[in-house]
Amino acid sequence: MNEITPTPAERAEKLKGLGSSRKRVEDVRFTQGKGNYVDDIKLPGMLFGDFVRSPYAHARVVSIDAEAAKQVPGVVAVLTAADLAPLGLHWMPTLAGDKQMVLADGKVLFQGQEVAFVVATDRYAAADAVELVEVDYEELPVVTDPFKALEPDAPVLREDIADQKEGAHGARRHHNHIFTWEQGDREATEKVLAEADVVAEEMIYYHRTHPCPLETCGCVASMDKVNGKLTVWGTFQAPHAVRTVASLISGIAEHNIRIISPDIGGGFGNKVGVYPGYICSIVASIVTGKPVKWVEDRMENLMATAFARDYWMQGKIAATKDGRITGLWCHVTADHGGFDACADPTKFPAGFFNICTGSYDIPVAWLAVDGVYTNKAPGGVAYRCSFRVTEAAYLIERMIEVLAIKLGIDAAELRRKNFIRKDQFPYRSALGWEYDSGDYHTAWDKALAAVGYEDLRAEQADRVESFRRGETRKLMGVGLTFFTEIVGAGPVKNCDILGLGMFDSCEIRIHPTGSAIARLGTISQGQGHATTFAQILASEIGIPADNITIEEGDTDTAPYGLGTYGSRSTPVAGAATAMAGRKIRAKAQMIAAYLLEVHDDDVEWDVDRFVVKGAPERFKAMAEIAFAAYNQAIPGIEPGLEAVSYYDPPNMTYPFGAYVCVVDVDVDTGQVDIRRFYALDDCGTRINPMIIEGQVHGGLTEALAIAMGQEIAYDELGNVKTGTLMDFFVPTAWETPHYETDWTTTPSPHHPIGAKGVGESPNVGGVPCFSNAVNDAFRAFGHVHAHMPHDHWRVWKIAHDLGLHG
Ligand code: PCD
Ligand SMILES: [Cu+]
Repeated sequence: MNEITPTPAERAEKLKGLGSSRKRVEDVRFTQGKGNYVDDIKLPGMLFGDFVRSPYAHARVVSIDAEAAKQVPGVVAVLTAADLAPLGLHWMPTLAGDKQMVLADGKVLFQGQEVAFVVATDRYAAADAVELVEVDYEELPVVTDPFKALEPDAPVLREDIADQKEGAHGARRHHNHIFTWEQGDREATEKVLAEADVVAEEMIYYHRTHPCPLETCGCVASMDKVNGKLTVWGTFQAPHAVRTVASLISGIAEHNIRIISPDIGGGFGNKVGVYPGYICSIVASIVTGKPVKWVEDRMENLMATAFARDYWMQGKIAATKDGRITGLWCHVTADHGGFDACADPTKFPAGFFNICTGSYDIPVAWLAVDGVYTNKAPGGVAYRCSFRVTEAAYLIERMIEVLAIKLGIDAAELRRKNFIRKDQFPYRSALGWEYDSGDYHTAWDKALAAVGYEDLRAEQADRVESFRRGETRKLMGVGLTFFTEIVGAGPVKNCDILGLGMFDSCEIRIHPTGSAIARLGTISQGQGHATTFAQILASEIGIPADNITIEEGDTDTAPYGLGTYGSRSTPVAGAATAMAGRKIRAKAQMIAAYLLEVHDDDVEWDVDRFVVKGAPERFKAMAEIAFAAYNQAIPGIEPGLEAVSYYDPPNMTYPFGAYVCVVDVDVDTGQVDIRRFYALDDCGTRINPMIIEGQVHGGLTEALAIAMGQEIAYDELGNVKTGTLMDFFVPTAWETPHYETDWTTTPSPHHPIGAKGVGESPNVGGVPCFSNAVNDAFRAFGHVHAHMPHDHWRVWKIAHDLGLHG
């Protein structure tokens, strides 16, 4: 038989499908300054909104006088809670089942809280008027410490619910208590702890930080009173959910609301929540009949929109003398700020924190999380980790190190000894998850071999000796981390947001000439969906990725979906894309069989065509099939070639990774030099290796930021001490080390193409890895654990407290 040319491999290559490091199609517009962000949207007659914000963290609002502000030329309106109250919009529901003030209703609960909204013909007039709004505050005692917030005589923060005994997640036992979330078997775990050979215990604090995307949050609301249509362009990570929520709280019918997320300059979880700025802009547009733009500045973004972390985690881990882990106990005090506005699936008030048994086969565990109100900003977003997973990974990966010290066992060996084995998957964890697939031992051995682990330890020991001899002032730390992520929320049966099941969707239209458009319920904020989702389709339907447009973010055109966060796009919308592609292929098969005059079952798929079985020279390529779909009357088959899939994943996906970081720490200055960072990620089937590498670089850099200095810090009066980029650490190329990336591939057994998410992994694994490295540098001197962020001062302090400064 003659060789068919081009060969299947050559044809596959042309498609730029799965596994191709296809260049990002969106970069053509971004690198030429042709992106279209919220602030690029300029409508005729557009007004601008700006907030009066509270300088106090806790105060009564006695009166607001806006007369002088209204006199500023260009000022159109000044909204206060009193104006919103008749509409029932002075408070709004939060994603966590709580409610939050849109504008201060009698009091303020955190510094930077929205008090009044000034609307003017330009930003400058609005800002000038903001200065002239006179608010009379009466200061109240401030609580920024969640432990103090729970003391019996602590000030009542939420007077609106002070007497409410039931919260959204069960009983409340104190006026500042929000919920207690308990998982696992307390009795059995405490029994194991009581009888264990060894128990390691530590309080691990994961400090408050903030996603701080390059572009802050903003929107343009435009009410067209003639058609009754409201259009809102905004930096939304979940445009459809925003539309539904907007409809429910405004009473405008959902078909009359159009939400558009244009290009987004980074989200990182910051743009999942619903903020007062959106509500105020919508109300202002309805009131004035003009479009209203609101874009927050950097300080507003850092002070008032969703923070991340702020978890005090008390851990106890039990083991046998030879290092077999027998149980994990954990209690978390979670500081949620003034309102519980955490972005988590409804049934998970602490997100997926119960993944805290990590990559280890721990027979029994118990976890309780107490949510607490304080005078800090509300929020509690993922920030590059699927719902509190980075906190969980940080806890277990620090506890493993603490246990290794206590047992006197090498931490790499301790991990290896306790990993869930390959043959145990699907693995049911003690706290209730079913891990889909993994091969931890292989990944770990590959990572340790790649960095020359034994040699690193030998070098470290030598360094300690030279330090003791006074020959050097630098110590060396080796940070290890093995993490398991949980991404892809995710089964509708247990994951929803405000009652909306967390499925996702893809709709495909193949055009007559064999090119296509696919629309998804997700929205890229920089991840490169336009590039990668076209690759999934290219492999499924044999149309080159370059001939497929991917569109997201316009609720008038995209199918309903729950959006992009929690690394769910690939696991959920990516699966929907593959499934919709398969529907296209099924119809294409019938068309091909008709054209080839054989039975449907007598043709088979071959890269970009259907061929007659056993006669590959007889085929119909996808382009030809597409044309036939629009030009021939095929008996029993409708014209056209379109498909839609709404995908409810059967389980989440569990990406994992092995990271190693080597640091040199200057004992006298606290300066930490990152000598080496090796990251092995396993995200199952890899769609675009180049994009994955970019995701890993970005996530590791955010991890570096968090571990080494980035923090939202408050003083005792509740003043935000890190409200500008002078104080809030965002690494530049200068601080960012070189990263070595690597991978193994363990496909997800339930995902149609075997892919797992990857965007968040580097943050989840990176933070404990940097932190472990810093802590490890001082291990030889009896040091066990120091809180992040490991900025120079805090590192210097570790050395100082150990007496290393002589
Ligand atoms: N296997 C695989 C996987 C994946 N991939 C790719 O990669 C990416 C990613 O993915 P994922 O993982 O699925 O994710 P998504 O969903 O898409 O996204 C999300 C994420 O993403 C990350 N990344 C990024 N990047 C950028 N540029 N920007 C941004 O913003 C961002 N963000 C961040 C975050 S934070 Mo959250 O929201 O916190 O929850 S979550 C998150 C895309 O493109 C995809 O396709 C591939 O290729 N392969
Ligand atoms: Cu998270």
